[in-house]
Amino acid sequence: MFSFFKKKTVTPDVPPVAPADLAPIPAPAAPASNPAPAAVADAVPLAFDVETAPRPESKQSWMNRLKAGLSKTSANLSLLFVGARIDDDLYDELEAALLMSDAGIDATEYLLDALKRKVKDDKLTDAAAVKVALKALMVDLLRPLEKPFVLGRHQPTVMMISGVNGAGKTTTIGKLAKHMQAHGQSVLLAAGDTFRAAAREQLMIWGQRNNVTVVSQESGDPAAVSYDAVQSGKAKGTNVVMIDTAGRLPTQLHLMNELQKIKRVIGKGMDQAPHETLLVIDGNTGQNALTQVKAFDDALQLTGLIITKLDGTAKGGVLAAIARVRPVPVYFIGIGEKIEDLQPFDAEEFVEALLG
Ligand SMILES: Nc1nc2c(ncn2[C@@H]2O[C@H](COP(=O)(O)OP(=O)(O)OP(=O)(O)O)[C@@H](O)[C@H]2O)c(=O)[nH]1
Repeated sequence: MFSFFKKKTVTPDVPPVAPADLAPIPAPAAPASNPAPAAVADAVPLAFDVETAPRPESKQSWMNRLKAGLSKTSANLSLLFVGARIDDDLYDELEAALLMSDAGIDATEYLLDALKRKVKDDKLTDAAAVKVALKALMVDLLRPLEKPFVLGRHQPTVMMISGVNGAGKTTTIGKLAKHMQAHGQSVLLAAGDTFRAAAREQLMIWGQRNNVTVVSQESGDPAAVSYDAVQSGKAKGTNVVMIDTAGRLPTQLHLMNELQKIKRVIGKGMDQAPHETLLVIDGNTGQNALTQVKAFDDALQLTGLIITKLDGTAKGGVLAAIARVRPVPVYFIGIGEKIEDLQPFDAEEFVEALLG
């Protein structure tokens, strides 16, 4: 199987890979977009487990950039503990900082109560120790959101990508496609945004440049485009079919119904598909992101989230709100426009960047 994630969470079902295979991903010399089509029967063994986390740089470098990306969110939180006394003022300030980071009332109260208990039980008197305790509580809260993103269980793996306008769907699809290609996975994209000609064209041009087949229709039904893409992916033995959809607000009920239809029709094209039903959310939207997660999850039964634009936002605490209220796994977080700015979500790294 092909997993984008950490060795610790992946159960290898093939022999371990050589360290060289775990090296940072080099840009592929020739894009591996269209390797010879594999017969479906051959597809399962092609699966491989390898730490393919898209890390074209050292872990330290990623941590530095994650810290920089999350600096607006962390600014209020991490300074609280410097030389602080453990008293009600500290708890009040922590409460305000968590709320300002858009962690929401539920997660904020949960963290404060748990922290106060821990301070009392362990008789903590030192601010640094309290900060360490808070970090541990946050990691515990966020850890259920971690989930390895695995390919290779299906041929093709069909992914449906939804979200509000401008959340970063198309950009994220491009980044993911490149990571997958770099690992020899063939990718086919469906331009399911049939509303905006520009969006379709953007994807077509991107596909041409990157040797990725894009299934598109001049006009018409996004469900039909999605169905065609699945059929085409099956016929060509493509490893991954990614279906882009037009941006929409959860309050636009007819458009949410349309998404449900697209999902049903994809299922008619291939049993059990889509295998991944993803929501891309803009980290800048804070508590509104939670509303989006609930609405899209209710409509589509999401399998995962991708949270973009955590760089430059003070609202990164929204992950805590999601963990408390609607813990849909977070496959990736985005902290910029470059391909390496999209990385697997790791609760420990995230908390370290916030409070480290
Ligand atoms: N700073 C930053 N910008 C991002 C990130 N991810 C995406 N963007 C930018 O966000 C903008 C919108 O991205 P798109 O991929 O076009 O969003 P979309 O959801 O496909 O938009 P619609 O097709 O209008 O629904 C682009 O300018 C991207 O470069 C990120 O992690 N950080």
